[in-house]
Amino acid sequence: MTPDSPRPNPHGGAGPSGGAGPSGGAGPASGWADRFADELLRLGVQPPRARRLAEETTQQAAECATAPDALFGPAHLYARHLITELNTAALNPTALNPTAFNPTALNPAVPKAGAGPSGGAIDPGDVRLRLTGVGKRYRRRTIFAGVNLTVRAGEVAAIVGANGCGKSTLLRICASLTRPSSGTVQRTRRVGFVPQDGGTAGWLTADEHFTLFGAAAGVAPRRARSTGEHLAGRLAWRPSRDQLTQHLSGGTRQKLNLVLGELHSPDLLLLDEPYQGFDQGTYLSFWQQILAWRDAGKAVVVVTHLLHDLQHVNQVHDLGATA
Ligand SMILES: Nc1ncnc2c1ncn2[C@@H]1O[C@H](COP(=O)(O)OP(=O)(O)OP(=O)(O)O)[C@@H](O)[C@H]1O
Repeated sequence: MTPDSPRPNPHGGAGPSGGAGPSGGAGPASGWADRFADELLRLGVQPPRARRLAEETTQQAAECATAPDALFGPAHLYARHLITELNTAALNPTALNPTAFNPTALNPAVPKAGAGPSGGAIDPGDVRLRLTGVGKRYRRRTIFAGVNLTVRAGEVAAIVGANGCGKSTLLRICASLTRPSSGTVQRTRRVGFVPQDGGTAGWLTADEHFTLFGAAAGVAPRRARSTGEHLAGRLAWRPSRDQLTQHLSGGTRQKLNLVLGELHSPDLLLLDEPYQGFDQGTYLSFWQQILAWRDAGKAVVVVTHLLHDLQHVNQVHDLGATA
């Protein structure tokens, strides 16, 4: 599913007739979504938009395999927080997108501080990411096991392997977005994560993304916009002020994703094949950018299928060869 396609209701069924409730199903997620939509309505958001925001939010939680209340907190408080933040950012309230305030959910450019459930934050020294004996199972199926990986400041690591061997899953574990079944994850606190696809909201402009992701990372709106525009320029892209993301080409949306991943100046960048749709020139700029990050002392982990990328990297982890 693309980020711009209508989001299916993760719980099935239509909303209660006449109300904003996005789900007709029972269960904690649908209850959260209904409470969230109700509070948005109470705060003056139009019913169709409230319904869509609630669907989007619960869908993002489902994609993170997390209950909405675990990801966003109590529904009514999150709705109020959203409205307050939007007013602070002086944005057009018709462009509301709740998940933009939770980068972990929309484009997890700022995953929660510290490490995954089984690890801890790394601070001193130059190690930015350390995986020790990390494994992942879905039910009885082992996807991978025994992954050891250390990435230091100024290094680029590539994760390679056949389709379905778990590269994206491993990257999500590095970002603390997926829980490992075994092993420990330690990483620096400032992490930028660029997903393979998704991660942007179709009804926001690029500038609005910069402002909202900046707000989530504590960057003032004007600075976030100028930083975003500067980073976009390095990918040969000049964002238009009023063009909605849903009207951008796939490659340009990926540029936006990359910019959002770097907006808060992370120490560790986790990139999941972020170049899909790039033309040749942009692809070369992308790799130049990775080398510039490396030379600036950042650590980079990139999932790739393209073996000629590997000439640029310091280490290659073949996930197909793990376990
Ligand atoms: N939430 C989930 N529940 C069950 N299985 C899952 C889940 N997420 C991923 N998988 C399975 O785990 C395996 C690894 O998926 P993943 O997307 O990490 O692979 P990948 O190496 O990145 O694939 P590709 O190269 O095609 O992008 C796949 O078989 C996938 O179906």
